[in-house]
Amino acid sequence: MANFEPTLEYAQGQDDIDILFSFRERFHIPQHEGQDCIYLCGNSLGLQPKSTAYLFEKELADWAKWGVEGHFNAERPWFSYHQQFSPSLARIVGAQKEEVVAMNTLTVNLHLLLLSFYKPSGSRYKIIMEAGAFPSDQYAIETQVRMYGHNPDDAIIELSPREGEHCLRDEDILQAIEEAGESVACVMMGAVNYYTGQYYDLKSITEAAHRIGAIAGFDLAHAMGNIPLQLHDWKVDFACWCSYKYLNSGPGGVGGIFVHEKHGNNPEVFRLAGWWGNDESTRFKMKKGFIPAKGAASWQMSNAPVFNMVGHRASLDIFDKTNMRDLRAKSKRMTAYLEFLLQQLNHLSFTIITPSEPERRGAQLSLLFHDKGREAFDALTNQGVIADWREPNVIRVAPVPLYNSFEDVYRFYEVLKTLAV
Ligand SMILES: Cc1ncc(COP(=O)(O)O)c(C=O)c1O
Ligand SMILES: Nc1ccccc1C(=O)C[C@H](N)C(=O)O
Repeated sequence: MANFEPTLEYAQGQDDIDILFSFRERFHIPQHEGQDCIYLCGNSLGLQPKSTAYLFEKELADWAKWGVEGHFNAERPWFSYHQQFSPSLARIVGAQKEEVVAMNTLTVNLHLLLLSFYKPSGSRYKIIMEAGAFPSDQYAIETQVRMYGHNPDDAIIELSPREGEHCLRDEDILQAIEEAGESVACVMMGAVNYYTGQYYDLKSITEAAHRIGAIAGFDLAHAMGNIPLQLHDWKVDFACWCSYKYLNSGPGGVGGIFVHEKHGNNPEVFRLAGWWGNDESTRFKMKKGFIPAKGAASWQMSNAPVFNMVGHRASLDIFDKTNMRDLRAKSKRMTAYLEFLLQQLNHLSFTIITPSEPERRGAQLSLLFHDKGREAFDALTNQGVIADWREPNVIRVAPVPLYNSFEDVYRFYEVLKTLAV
């Protein structure tokens, strides 16, 4: 896009040829002074599908109509409510249906999976993770290693970028795994780092972990619905995610897990049990002795929180009408367009710390401000731009292919261009 003068016409032309453009209509866009906000925050909380309210009303009506009989007689019976999500989730993460289940929320799921897959024993007790992971992941891992009597300073190997760099190099990740070797029980990384927006190479990290005899697990919070994955083929051992970012399922919406079939169908793999993880055919026999259901579903404990899953249904219905390949193709073009526009600005003091290679990032760009970052963020907010601020000095901006337009990206650039801070 060199020697290209940014214009609104160009952005609108890109929207005209965008095969996904009509999906925008399916979402509520927050308003600012009577106009659509420039919403670039779908990496934190996705927008509400317009169908969500209708689906809620239907569920309430079924409860009113059926009472307890709704477990089996509701239009989407509550007894099996969780099962309807698996085909869509499996497509999004590249898994078999039985390898995924919608349940709980992210940090809870991370703990449950670590209980199954972080099994320190003898001199193999360490966990490798990226430095600067989202705090909840850091706390989870810190307390997991403490639970087994280890000191986090010793048991957690944090991977940091090289001096003067913001992101990890692939080769450094692989080398660190190899060097730590047999001391490592588990490699547990984000898939996309929440702060830098860097997307790690899950396949090669998984292979490296397996070469040293360790388990590989990932937190997909910022990758889910953002980047196409192939968890089954990459032989990832486990993963978990939340659904309120790119999956638009609403604040605190139900999360989910992936457990590779080689573990999911292995009764030797320990899992904390509850009745909903028990085989369906004996769940109501009221007998002693947990019999795990097939696959990831056996990690469930409680019956499905139906009202916290309605937004998930509304959103996955939309994902079912498209596919990750088309979403990713648009996403790459939009993020590259955003990057190009940002490079035209020289009155603001920031560096884009997200990798510039399209394969190493998703929809998000992180702007690290050297000066007046918070002022810039507040000024953006006052002009109807919704992005987010992450301490100490980053503004994250995420053009989401499902509902953002090239015009949104252009208008964001226009606001930034005239920003006086
Ligand atoms: C990478 C990452 N981990 C964990 C969380 C926390 O998720 P939850 O509140 O669902 O446990 C978030 C925020 O949603 C996140 O981005
Ligand atoms: N649930 C929230 C409630 C309040 C404020 C932020 C969140 C987020 O989810 C933040 C997100 N995990 C992030 O990547 O920063």
